[in-house]
Amino acid sequence: MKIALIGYGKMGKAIDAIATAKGHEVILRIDINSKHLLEKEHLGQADVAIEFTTPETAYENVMKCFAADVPVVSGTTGWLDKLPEVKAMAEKEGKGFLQTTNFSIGVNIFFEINKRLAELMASQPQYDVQMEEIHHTQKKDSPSGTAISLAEQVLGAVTRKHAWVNEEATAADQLSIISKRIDPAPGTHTVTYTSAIDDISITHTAHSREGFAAGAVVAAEYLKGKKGVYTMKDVLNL
Ligand SMILES: NC(=O)C1=CN([C@@H]2O[C@H](COP(=O)(O)OP(=O)(O)OC[C@H]3O[C@@H](n4cnc5c(N)ncnc54)[C@H](OP(=O)(O)O)[C@@H]3O)[C@@H](O)[C@H]2O)C=CC1
Ligand SMILES: O=C(O)C1=N[C@H](C(=O)O)C[C@H](O)C1
Repeated sequence: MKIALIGYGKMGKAIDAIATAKGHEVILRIDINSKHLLEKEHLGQADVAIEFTTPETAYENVMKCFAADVPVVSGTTGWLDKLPEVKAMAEKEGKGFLQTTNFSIGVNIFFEINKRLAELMASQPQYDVQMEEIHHTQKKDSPSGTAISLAEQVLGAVTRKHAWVNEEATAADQLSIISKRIDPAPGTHTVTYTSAIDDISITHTAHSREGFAAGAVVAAEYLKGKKGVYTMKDVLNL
């Protein structure tokens, strides 16, 4: 499979190593200085693009992939506001698009556990719930995309919470997400339910970026030749 890497930072490099080891050909490594490669003439040679850049640039890069008719695996976080528009366009115009805030298999299993725990806690008002995420100090967005995905699952089931806040909660209906930036943390997420009687915590701790990168390559293998919008649930059959 011919892969175009858009963004060649920590994730781009980790994906390059895994894709190459699996026998894929990385034909483009596009960073901020080689944006001219985002035109159809170059990008159009790839079977699939994998985009890990910045919250400010992700939308434009995905649009370039759509224009070049190249399916795109999207990993950049912090641009959630534009996602509904992008997904609608992909469905309408038959472009391949697979986005998730976290490509690791472990976190995708963790999402399923979090959803089930939230469903069980929906009818247990004696439990309060809060979240914590820990990442390296170079991370640009806060809270992490994964934390927002986890929070949306909690809010979808635990209706006594109405919105997440990225600070200590000041009202009972707020779901607090505390963000900590500590090097070299690749990504740790904890959801904790507390009551006067006991606490229940679930934590996912990434030991490196390998899980994110390997998941992105598996997602790209899945997306090759496809049109429309997909998720990691499709890829992993969850
Ligand atoms: N979904 C998931 O599983 C995961 C998502 N992420 C997310 O992926 C994103 C990238 O993370 P990470 O690799 O650690 O970040 P880095 O800062 O290490 O890398 C981002 C790279 O994108 C480059 N870049 C910036 N603008 C453009 C542009 N317009 N076109 C092409 N390249 C550009 C930067 O170049 P320069 O350095 O020159 O500015 C940099 O090399 C973040 O949003 C992060 O949250 C991270 C891990 C897992
Ligand atoms: O920026 C990172 O590093 C990570 N970003 C993603 C996020 O925002 O959830 C995924 C992972 O936690 C690493």
